[in-house]
Amino acid sequence: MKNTNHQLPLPPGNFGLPFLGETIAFLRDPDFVTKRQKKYGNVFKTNLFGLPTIMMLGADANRFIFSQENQNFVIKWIDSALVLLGSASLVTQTGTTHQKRRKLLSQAFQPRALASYLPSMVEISNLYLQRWEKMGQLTWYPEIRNYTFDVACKLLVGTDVNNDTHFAELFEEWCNGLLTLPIRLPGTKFSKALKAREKLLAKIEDIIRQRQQQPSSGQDVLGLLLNAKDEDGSNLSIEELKDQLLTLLFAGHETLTSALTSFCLLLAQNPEILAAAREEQEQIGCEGELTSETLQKMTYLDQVLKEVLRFIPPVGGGFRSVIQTCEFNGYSIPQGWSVMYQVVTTHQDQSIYKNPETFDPQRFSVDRAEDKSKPFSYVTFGGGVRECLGKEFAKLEMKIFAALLLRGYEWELVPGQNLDITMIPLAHPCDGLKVYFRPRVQLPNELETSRI
Ligand code: HEM
Repeated sequence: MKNTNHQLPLPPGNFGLPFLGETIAFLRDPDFVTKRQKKYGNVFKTNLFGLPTIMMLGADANRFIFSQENQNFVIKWIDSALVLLGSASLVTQTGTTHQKRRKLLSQAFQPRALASYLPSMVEISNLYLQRWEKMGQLTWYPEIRNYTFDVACKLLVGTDVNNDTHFAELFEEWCNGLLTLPIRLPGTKFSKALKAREKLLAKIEDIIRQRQQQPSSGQDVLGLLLNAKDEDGSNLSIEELKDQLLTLLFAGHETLTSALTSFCLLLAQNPEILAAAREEQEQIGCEGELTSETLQKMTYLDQVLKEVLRFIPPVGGGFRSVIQTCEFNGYSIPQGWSVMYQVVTTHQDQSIYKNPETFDPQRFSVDRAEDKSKPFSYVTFGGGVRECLGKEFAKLEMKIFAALLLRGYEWELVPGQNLDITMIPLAHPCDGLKVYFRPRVQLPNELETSRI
């Protein structure tokens, strides 16, 4: 049957400058999408990273994109990220290869595996909290990045990187190349990132080979993946394992760094919510051990964390390539173009969230459950077959960090800093969140409550 979608009009919008399109405005202007949404509506065209792109905003658009994966759309990475992530990474794999690999990797994120990660998460969180207590004043974003990187290294590849600043530096260099033009000239961010990738892969290979000599050591993702077999009974090759681990290390800490920094910022700005979250910890018992059971009781903290991730989603959206011309809202979505779904605008939709610009964890209470009014209204972790693989790992780490912080510490924003949120590379306050940090002084009446 003839595809009549070609005859439909293209969405409104502007392609911007030749070659560059609107890429610079997209990267620099935090209101890029909302300005165009006001002008053109929920579907508009632009040109980003050298490709004609259609922005598709809102829950209906999310549903359309996520449910058409591999039919009308396929994952799209800009050229620099594609090369730096590697062709054997889950995030660049497509179709049945992606399906099979995802099934295999998901073994490391099952509830039993997650429960075994809990003690290390608690231990590393406590180490960092004590370190920050000694510092007294700190810029939290880079510190939280060290923390999440330590947790990722320990639980993904079984390595303690506490003293290995070189590994962390290489990682940063590699990350800096992800959103750049892929120019392989000496001194460019991309060339530096490529070199860093080679060194990181060599280091990861060393770790894998050591572990192959002593396969039973350690309860971590690498241990599980070395034993995991796909449907044909084959293990992952070393080459593939290296790309997969590099991806997990990246996905597993940059996003969490953003999420935890936002938690610290939003609770400092909303003292009544901080007090309510602390009250819940008091009732559960601040001295008690953190176990899967105690964590389950923290239902208000669940709401707070969910609201943090709605209010400042770490990932702004995702790109897909159009592999077959299709129709959305009466517009043609042409083959060969890119589309992008948007997390931030979805989470600011007034028809779903009451006063979306207000930080209000109660919107996720059982009674209100605002996100349940329409499917794909809450897309912090994406959706469909490419939904975040590490979602439960992320939620667990956030909850442990938040509970320990609430129980034992106080923090206050240093005046005069820029708290505006920049989305590059992922959402975080411009000045990195400077705070005064100290152990919590419990008031006598609080001590009484915690004893009950
Ligand atoms: C708050 C923390 C996190 C957020 C907000 C987040 C967000 C996302 C989003 C939005 C996607 C989908 C991207 C798309 O549609 O193109 C995604 C995919 C993914 N995430 Fe996460 N993520 C988080 C933490 C983690 C962690 C801790 C890990 C691993 C340890 C992880 C591993 C992955 C992987 C492997 C994918 C690709 C899945 C696939 O393509 O099948 N993420 N994440």
